[in-house]
This record gives sequence, structure tokens and C-alpha cells, in this order.
Amino acid sequence: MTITTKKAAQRQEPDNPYALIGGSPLMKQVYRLISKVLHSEANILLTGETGTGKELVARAIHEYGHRRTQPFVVQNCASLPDGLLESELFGYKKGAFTGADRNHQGMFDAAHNGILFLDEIGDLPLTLQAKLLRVLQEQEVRPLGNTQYHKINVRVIAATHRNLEEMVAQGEFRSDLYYRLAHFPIELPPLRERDDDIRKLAQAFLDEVAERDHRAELRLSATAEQALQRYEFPGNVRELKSMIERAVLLADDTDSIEIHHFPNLPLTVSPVHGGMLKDMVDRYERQVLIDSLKKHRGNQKNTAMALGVARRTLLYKLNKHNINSQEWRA
Ligand SMILES: Nc1ncnc2c1ncn2[C@@H]1O[C@H](COP(=O)(O)OP(=O)(O)OP(=O)(O)O)[C@@H](O)[C@H]1O
Repeated sequence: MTITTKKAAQRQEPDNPYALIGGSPLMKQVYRLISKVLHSEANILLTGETGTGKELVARAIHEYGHRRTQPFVVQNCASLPDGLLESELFGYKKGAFTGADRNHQGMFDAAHNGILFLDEIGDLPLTLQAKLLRVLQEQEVRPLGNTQYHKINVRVIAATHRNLEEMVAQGEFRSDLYYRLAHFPIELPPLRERDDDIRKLAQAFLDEVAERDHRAELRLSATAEQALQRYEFPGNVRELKSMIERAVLLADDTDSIEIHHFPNLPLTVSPVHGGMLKDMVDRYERQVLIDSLKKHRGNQKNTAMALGVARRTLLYKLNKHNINSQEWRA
């Protein structure tokens, strides 16, 4: 599993034995669903926005289920052109096409007796959807260039961030394949809807970095934590993880991670609308100054130039708004 640090293991909650971090009600529901499917043979469809942990859940189902001693094979359906994807999935025989100079084992054969994780299943072209359906129904494959099918025993976990039901309605995804894959659907909630999980995950990633780099314990300051809680996280847990790693680098050898160590965190604190004109203009000016400082990594000369004001004027305004340009230096 990705999270294997001592601290992370200690933090595991009793109703979550799966090494996934987070105990929000929405995630508890996910853990309940995982425990239901662990020992079944049902195909599983994992849905949810990018970075919500679909692959991690698939790995947990493998690691804690009865196929744990058998292979776990990952194939991303969006990363290859159609022809290549087909030969990766089903394999080919020597001489099947120009360049096929040896037999090539497909992913289904590689995953025999284990689990095949098909990521980005919504990107599977219609021709391959028909072939996949056949494999799932018959549990047999035929490598390209072979005349014979052979039996396999593979449990499929598919994942997508796309809305497959809508794709079915649009004729972009076969409904028969959809129903076969979605035998048991599990939806991963967006990070912004997981209550306290942002804080828990952030701390877990800090612990992970501290342990990896042999550093003292790292902590988030209260303001940094609040700002993270307010952020939308379009890239979900993956985005949080890389923000934390970047923040630790920026923080050098301080142990407290402050808000200015997250230079990409948009300031959602002060909406410009509402109040007296002067206040709105002030807030707008403050936001513009901060955005521009961020863009120019705290360089006052470049910020002043970009805003078309003298450096003296910039300094005056920064002072007036109590902004420290050092905070934005990367
Ligand atoms: N609950 C969690 N606890 C700990 N780490 C997590 C959790 N969820 C996600 N992560 C981490 O976040 C990153 C993204 O997770 P993952 O690759 O599983 O997302 P995904 O939904 O499959 O993304 P995509 O749709 O882009 O393929 C990984 O580094 C993973 O380890």
C-alpha cells in the first residue's frame, strides 16, 4: 500500500482496516462497501473525480481479499492507441502483424487467478468494449493471430471519472458492458465533501515526508489548515498530496507549515462583492496585489512593473494592506 508509515498505521481507525486515510461518514460508507465485496467475485466499478483514490481502493480490495496472493495487474485504457491497447489486453502471437516478432502475453493472462484493474474504462473504444464484454461473459481470451480461445479466471475492477450512465444514454458506452461491470458500484466522494479528512490526510502526508526525510515532526499552522479546509481541491487527494510535498520543500527546515508555503492556494477568504464601495475596492486591490506577487514569486520590482506602478507606490500599498512580499517568494 502507499501509506505504510508507522504513524499512518497507528492512526488507522477501527472501522477502516484498509490503510486508507480518512474517517468521514462518506468514507465510512466506502469502507463498508469494500468489506462487502472483498470475498465475492463480483466485478466492481469505481467512480469518482480524478485523484479521489480509486486505484488505492482497487489495491485494497486486492490486498485484503481472497485473491491477495495472486497478481494485481493495472491497465490504463486511456493511455494507448486502440490497436496497441487491444494487443496489451489480449496479447498476440508471433507473426500476428508486422513487428510481432515473438508471442506477447496480454494483461488478462498476466492477471490470471488475480485481479485486472482497468483504469479510465470510459475511454475504451466501442470495438474493444464488445471484445471485453465477451471476455467477461465467457472468461476466455484469444490473443491476436490465434485461432483458439483459452480459459482465464480474472476478476475485473474498472474505474472511471466519467459518467458512464450518461455515456450509455449517448450511445458512447455499451449498456450490456456497463451492467456487467457495474455489478457492484462504489463511488469515491470528492475530497471537499469529506469533512475532517483534509486535515487528517494533510497530517498523514506530513508524517510520511517527515519519516522519509528523517525530519522532526511537521505540523500545519491553524491558518494553513483553515485555508486548506476551504479549498475546493479539483484534483482531490492527489492534489493535496503534491501541495503538501511542495509546501515542505518551501518550508526548508521549519517544522510549522504556514499558509505562504502553499503559494498556489487561491485566497477564497474575501469575496470582493458586498459592502461599501471603498471596502470592495480595497479588497479587490489587495487580491490583485497578492495574485501579482504570487505570479512574480514575491519579486517587488517585477510586480510593480507588471502593475504599472512605481516600486515606491507598490511598497506603500503592500504596507497599507499589511502584505509581506517575502511570503510569496518561492
Ligand atoms: N484515502 C486515502 N488515503 C491515503 N492516500 C490516498 C487516499 N486517497 C488517495 N490517496 C493518494 O492520492 C493519490 C491519488 O489516488 P489514486 O491514484 O488512487 O486516485 P484515482 O481516483 O485512481 O485517480 P485517477 O482518476 O486520476 O486515476 C495517490 O497518491 C494515493 O495514494
